[in-house]
Amino acid sequence: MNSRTTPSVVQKAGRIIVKVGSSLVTNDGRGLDQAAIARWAAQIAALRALGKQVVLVSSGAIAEGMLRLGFEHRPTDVHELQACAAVGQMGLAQIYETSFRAHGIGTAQVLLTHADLADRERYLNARSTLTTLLSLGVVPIINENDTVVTDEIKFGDNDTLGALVANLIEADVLIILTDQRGLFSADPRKDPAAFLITNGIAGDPQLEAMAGGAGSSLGRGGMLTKILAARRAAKSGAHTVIAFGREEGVLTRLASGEAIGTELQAQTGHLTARKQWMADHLHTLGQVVIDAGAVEKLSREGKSLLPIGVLEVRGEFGRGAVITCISEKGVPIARGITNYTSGEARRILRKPSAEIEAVLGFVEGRELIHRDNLVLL
Ligand SMILES: Nc1ncnc2c1ncn2[C@@H]1O[C@H](COP(=O)(O)OP(=O)(O)O)[C@@H](O)[C@H]1O
Ligand SMILES: N[C@@H](CCC(=O)OP(=O)(O)O)C(=O)O
Repeated sequence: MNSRTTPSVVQKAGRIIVKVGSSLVTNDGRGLDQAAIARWAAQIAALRALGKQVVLVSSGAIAEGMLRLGFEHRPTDVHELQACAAVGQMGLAQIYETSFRAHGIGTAQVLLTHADLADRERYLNARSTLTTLLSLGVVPIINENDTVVTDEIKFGDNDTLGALVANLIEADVLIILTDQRGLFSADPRKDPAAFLITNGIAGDPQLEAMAGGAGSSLGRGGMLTKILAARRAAKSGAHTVIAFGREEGVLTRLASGEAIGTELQAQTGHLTARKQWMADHLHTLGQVVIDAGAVEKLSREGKSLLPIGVLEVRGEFGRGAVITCISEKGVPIARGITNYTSGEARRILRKPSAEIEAVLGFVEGRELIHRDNLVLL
């Protein structure tokens, strides 16, 4: 497992999630590490100049809030923790905005909870907002919305949050920057003989056995949540790299193909992962009956399904639901993720896409189902 066999996944990536842990961001709890943050901002600016889109998931709100409020130890009271997070988050937002501004790049604060990603409508909204921010050239800075969450509904650690964001926007790579050079064969703080694992397969149970808990009282997750995050990220086809955040030029060097830290490869590509997910939906909530022309476009030409080819909408479904496309004779043709609810689809069926806005007052896409979200049966 110790030699890298594939070219760098970061080099090839178009969309990257960078996650930075609390101990890195707050200089081991001594306060926001302005110099380190400025270095990451400069490197992310360089990645952007290479045409890559970057989302930053940053921890450190609680650690910074503790410092600002004078707590010497991490409070156990949940409301005190939430107060720390609220205070510390101001510091994070301020320092990221200033650091990226130095490179002419705008930032956006996005605070997410588990409920936001569990609810289909909010999930889609979060996805659209993030992709819009990226297309506007902004770097979204994401953290958990600690002030409103309780234990049962927490992500709890930002490694998991980073993976879910990778799934949400189908990132190519999740880079987890931490206070170790990567995954070691055992916790290097406890075992001096531990050696660095340079590459592996995301989801390999052997990796989980090597990873222990958090090394300091600042971090929540430890190495295990990073390994589990890699497994989760791989579900949507994202690879994971775990590396030391203070390594000079870590992000730009990774982007130039250098082997740094631990690279955990996803076994499935984006499209395969999404199609597998759709294929797993045996019971779809709705069906659309499509005309012979649409059957031809989908099955022979690999095109998207446009509203004009839809004859009838059956069942009730929301935006983002997986629905089945059937022919007039009732033969299942394809399954895919709909851009419109059943009610909206009924209003736009048989209409040219140019009329969607006039009918609905908005456009979610010119297709009812985009070809990337369609799997033939
Ligand atoms: N097998 C391992 N390899 C590397 N680090 C490990 C391993 N097992 C446990 N750890 C611990 O995980 C810590 C990193 O996790 P954590 O403290 O949560 O950092 P972060 O704040 O970056 O998320 C390391 O400092 C290390 O002590
Ligand atoms: N939302 C919390 C993050 C907690 C957390 O996951 O920390 P870490 O293990 O350092 O990434 C905060 O900003 O303090």
